[in-house]
Amino acid sequence: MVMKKKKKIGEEEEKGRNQNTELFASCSFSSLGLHPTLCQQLLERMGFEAPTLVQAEAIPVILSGRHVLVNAATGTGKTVAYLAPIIHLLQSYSPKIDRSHGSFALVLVPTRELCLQVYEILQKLLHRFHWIVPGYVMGGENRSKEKARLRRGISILVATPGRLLDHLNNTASFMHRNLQWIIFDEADRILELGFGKEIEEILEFLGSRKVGTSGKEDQVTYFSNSRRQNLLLSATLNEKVNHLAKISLENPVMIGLDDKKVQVDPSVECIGSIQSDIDDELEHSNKATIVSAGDYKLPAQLVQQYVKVPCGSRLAVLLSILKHLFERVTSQKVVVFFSTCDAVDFHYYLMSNFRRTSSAHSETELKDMFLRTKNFRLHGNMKQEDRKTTFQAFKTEKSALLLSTDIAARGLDFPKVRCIIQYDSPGEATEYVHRVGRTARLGEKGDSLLFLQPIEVDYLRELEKHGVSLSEYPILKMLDSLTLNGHVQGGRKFAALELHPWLLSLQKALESCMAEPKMNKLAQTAFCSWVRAYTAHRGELKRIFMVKKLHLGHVAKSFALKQQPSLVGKSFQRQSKKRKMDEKRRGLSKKRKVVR
Ligand SMILES: Nc1ncnc2c1ncn2[C@@H]1O[C@H](COP(=O)(O)OP(=O)(O)OP(=O)(O)O)[C@@H](O)[C@H]1O
Repeated sequence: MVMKKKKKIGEEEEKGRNQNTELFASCSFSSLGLHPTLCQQLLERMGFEAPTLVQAEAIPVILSGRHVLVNAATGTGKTVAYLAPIIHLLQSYSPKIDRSHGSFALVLVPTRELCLQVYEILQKLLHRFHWIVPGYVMGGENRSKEKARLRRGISILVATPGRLLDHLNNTASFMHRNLQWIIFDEADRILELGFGKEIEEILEFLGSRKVGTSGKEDQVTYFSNSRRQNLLLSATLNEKVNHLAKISLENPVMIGLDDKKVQVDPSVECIGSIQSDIDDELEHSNKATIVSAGDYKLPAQLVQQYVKVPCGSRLAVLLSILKHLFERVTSQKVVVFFSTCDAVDFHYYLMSNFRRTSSAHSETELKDMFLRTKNFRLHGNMKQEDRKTTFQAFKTEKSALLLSTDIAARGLDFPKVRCIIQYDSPGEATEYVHRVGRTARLGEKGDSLLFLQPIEVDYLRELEKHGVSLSEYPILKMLDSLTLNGHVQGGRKFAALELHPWLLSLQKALESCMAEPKMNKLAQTAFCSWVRAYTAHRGELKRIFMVKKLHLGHVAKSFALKQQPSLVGKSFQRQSKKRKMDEKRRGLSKKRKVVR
């Protein structure tokens, strides 16, 4: 027995060692050529002893001045991979740069939260380089204050695209003629959010600005535009990223692309096994192509599961799983993804007020069913201040639940998130990858769970096309283990999941909460948005997520409503009636055509 245990511990240690060698390089930050003070900051303020593999590959290349495209799995340390070499180079300039020289580096990010996150890392890294000033501009912030900060000068500026373009057009005192680096972090997301046009305008604006035309001839000009170095980082590659790479990178070095992802012509120079120089690739797509389908990079230690739940039991199953998770491990963080802001608001309010508003059960029964944890919510319709507070609070909490839209899916680094639940399906497989990427970061353990209705299980095949395969979560076994009034619920076999006594009991308690007007209103609004979002699945996915296969009464039940809200019901029914009539008409005309 003892031998067995020792063997197991030995195996785990071995596994841990292997994982470390897969993630971390065997060199030091200083051996990559970084300044000793910067290495000290990385160690003392960030706790980084050695570079990750992607950092070890990217830092020397960025130091050499080449344009770079980095494609690496989520949570592998891409942020420091580009910030560290830029800081190293900036601190070495002589004479020393100061804020009057304006911006030298521009980091473009898709969301406000990511903007703050990168800014915070910058602040830590620049602690001992006080002459290099970090700053940010982003949507939702006070423009005049930002203008004032830009006027004083920001050496490394982090920005969301829309607000940056606004300042480029309207803030005359924004000095960027010394700009040497443009970095696109989470490039695919920037483009997916529809910022493609802004990005092209930004590039054009910055590229066309001539050196020394500002009239302030006494100011030092460090670089001409020809010295600019652009860096593009993305955990997933697709055609849009390829296009951005084409228009923004010159002669780039590709980092983190393996043979599967890039088909390179043998005549193209390659550096090492995963670092391929694909000079011609972006110019001549016949020589090398980024393969958009194929395997996505996911952390090897991530445990991915799906749970098949009939629509009407979704809410009760979600709450049961959360309760189980937080009871099994009391101190942990979990993120649940929803498709709409309204759904986040409803579930947040429900989970925060469940015990107070339910009247159908005794106090002890409710105590059994209640989820005891700190809840947070995050979505794009919240006030900027609330978004900031939630973001910071969830970061520092040891045990908490975050309900969020896809706003939290990209780039955000919440430490110690143990589990990701995708309650509403992500749609595109890339989105799946980014959502699950919020856990299992840098070698840590992590679980992910995808909710699917029986009518949606074909989505698993869609994920498999990208090399993502999921195992089934043992939902019945879990429900059987839950206790109500001191009794374990399992033992009997049930014809269907939805007849499980625990779920029936919980559903009844949830529905009784709907007597409270605010809760009821939130549920109805969330129901409407959910149906709208379901109809918005794109292209191929419409085949899997088919609105006409939905039973709206069951959808209503998943919002604890006994009936589907009449208003939407009617308009939705009108729409689907119209669609059916259209289809019938089209069908008839087709038939007529065939007959002719
Ligand atoms: N060299 C290192 N040693 C230890 N921890 C590190 C190191 N580099 C980065 N980290 C930590 O790893 C985590 C992931 O880093 P980061 O957010 O930069 O990853 P990413 O690749 O940008 O992820 P995503 O694709 O999700 O944006 C962070 O918590 C960061 O502090």
